[in-house]
Formats: sequence, C-alpha cells, structure tokens
Amino acid sequence: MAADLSPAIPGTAGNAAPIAAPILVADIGGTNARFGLIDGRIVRDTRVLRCADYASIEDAATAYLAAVGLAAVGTPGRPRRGAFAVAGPVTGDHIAMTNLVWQFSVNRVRDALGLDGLVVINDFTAVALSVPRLADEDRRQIGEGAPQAGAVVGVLGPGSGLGVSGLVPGANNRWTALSGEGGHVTMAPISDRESAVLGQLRKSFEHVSAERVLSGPGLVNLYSALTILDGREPAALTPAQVADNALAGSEPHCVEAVEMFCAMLGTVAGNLALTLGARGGVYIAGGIVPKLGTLFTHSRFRKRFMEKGRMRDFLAPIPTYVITHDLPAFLGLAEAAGAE
Ligand SMILES: Nc1ncnc2c1ncn2[C@@H]1O[C@H](COP(=O)(O)OP(=O)(O)OP(=O)(O)O)[C@@H](O)[C@H]1O
Repeated sequence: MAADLSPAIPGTAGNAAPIAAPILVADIGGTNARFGLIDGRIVRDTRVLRCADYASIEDAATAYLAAVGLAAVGTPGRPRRGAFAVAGPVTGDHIAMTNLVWQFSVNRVRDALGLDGLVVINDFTAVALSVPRLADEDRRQIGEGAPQAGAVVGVLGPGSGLGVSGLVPGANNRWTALSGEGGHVTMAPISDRESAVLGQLRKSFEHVSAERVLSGPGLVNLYSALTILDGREPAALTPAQVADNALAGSEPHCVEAVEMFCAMLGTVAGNLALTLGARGGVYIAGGIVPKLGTLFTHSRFRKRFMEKGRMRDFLAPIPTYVITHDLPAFLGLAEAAGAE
C-alpha cells in the first residue's frame, strides 16, 4: 500500500482543527481518488490518491484517514458518516466502477471503515447536487440573464465523456438530481460546415451523439474531421494539445475545433434549458471548459444557447455559468449526505 499521499488540493482549507464528526467524502474517478472531510460548506484535509496504488476502496480510504491522523476508530473528529461519488452506475449495494478494477459492497465498506452510514452516488449526480451550494466565487457567468428562485436547474459537463443532469427543487430546500444519459442525445448541426463535420464523423460512428463532439475525445474528433474535410492529414493530438494549439492560435484547425466545440456546447445547453424549463440557470461543469479560459468567454457559446428561433425570448433571461470550484462533487456529496 502506498504511504505517500499528495499535499492538500489548492483552494481548499488545509489542516484545520478537526470539528466533531465531519463527513468523509471521496470522488473516485478512473485514475484518481480525491478524499476530504466536510464540515458544512467547509472542505478540508483534501488529498489525491492514485487508485492504482491501492487494492481496494477500503485500503485507499484507510490510508487517507491515517494520513490525516484519524486512523483509529474513536479518535476525536473521526468521521461517522461517509459519502462517495463514483464514476459508474449506482444501482444497488454492489458497485462496479466503469474504468477501474475496484468492486465493492457499500455495506461492507461502511462497516470496514467503522462508519454509521455511507452514501454512494454517481459522480455527475454529485456535481449536479453541488449547484445549490456554490458561492458566487465558485462560478463564472457567461452572458446576461438572472436565475429564477426555486426553478429547475440544468447541468452539463464535458470531461472524459459528457455528463448531463438536472436539479428539481423539492420541499425544505432539498433538491433531486436527475440521473439521465443526456450526453448520448443525437448531435444536431446548425450550419453547412457543422453538417459536413457530423457527416464526416458518421463514417466512424454509427451514432454521432453530443458526447462524440463535446468531450476530450470529442475535441479531437472535431479537429480530425475539420482537417480531413480540408483535404489534410490530421496529426495525432491529445485533447489538451488541441486546446493548447487553439489558445496559442498556432493551428487553424485546432482553433476552429475549439470554436465549434464551444458553439455546439451552446446548442446542447440551450436544448437542455428548453427540455427542462431550466429557469434556475444552466451550469457547465467538467474539466475542459475552465481550461479554455477567455476562448470560451468570447466564443459563440451564449449566442448559440439563445439561438432557437421563436424560443429566443424564453432562453435570453436564463443565465449560464461555468463552475470554477475545484471539487464541486464534494459539495454535492455534502448535500447528498444531508450536511448543513
Ligand atoms: N487542457 C486541456 N484541454 C482540453 N481537454 C483536456 C485538457 N486536459 C485534459 N483534457 C481532457 O479532459 C478529459 C478529462 O476531463 P475531466 O478532467 O473532467 O475528467 P473526468 O471526466 O472527471 O474523469 P476522471 O475524473 O476519471 O479523470 C480527458 O479527455 C482529457 O484528455
């Protein structure tokens, strides 16, 4: 078992004095497991562990608790409850993660960690549940509009895939996060150039979903299709290289790919707002958009969000935001676990 844990994640509280019974939270992706402790809105003692260094989720969680001085059951300030977000479907006690060998029983992990309760939810559900807990500095508004209080919220996030969710308000300030598969809706074009790109992608994919263009691999798909349409051979670029070339303005097809990515994200975000009636706003999560910086702010995203013919007046008042919080899933886990 690896003993070497990374330092605290920037932007979260450091080793603050423990407060009685915080909630143990974990965001477990295909590569990294991020752990932390939550007291209300405060996220503290965050660490990133490499999943591959641990045989099981209990081992990783135990190593984290040891690293923050809370290994022994009964230690003051040791968590009594846990809430974990996992990249994969959550349909019962047995959890099998999509891109990781870890499989576990929620009840057994709860008992092994000496917790009274453990909630496990899908990672994008956790991101969606974070929205009511975001402070103004945790989000950046793109364009005009203002949220209607108590109204439905839309959330979508391009990352390794495209997560899509909605938040429906309920009694006592509680929210229900929708668990759909909205990243797999069919991508629709709005120009001849976009039609040509989607036509090119149809040669490789039986169904060109939104995720085929609005994700890390999707950014590469856009770059490759645009390059081929112009009679050139695409280079073998990673999503980060496509974005970096676009930010540097050094490769025209990378620039066009990122511009098309932002515009198509506007179309899909507008579709989500129409479908849900998301007058509470539409939030963009995921690791990619924050890395695009001002390219995204100045892109056609907002114009395309509103560009729905007769529905323009319905969409124009709806605000759109980029989530800038480093660990929104942790805030959502606090919501799921019922933290104040
Ligand atoms: N600078 C960048 N610009 C654009 N895309 C990037 C950049 N850096 C990484 N990516 C791509 O972002 C995707 C990962 O997104 P994200 O960070 O949201 O991870 P994730 O979907 O939460 O998955 P996991 O937590 O399992 O890593 C990958 O496809 C990656 O290639």
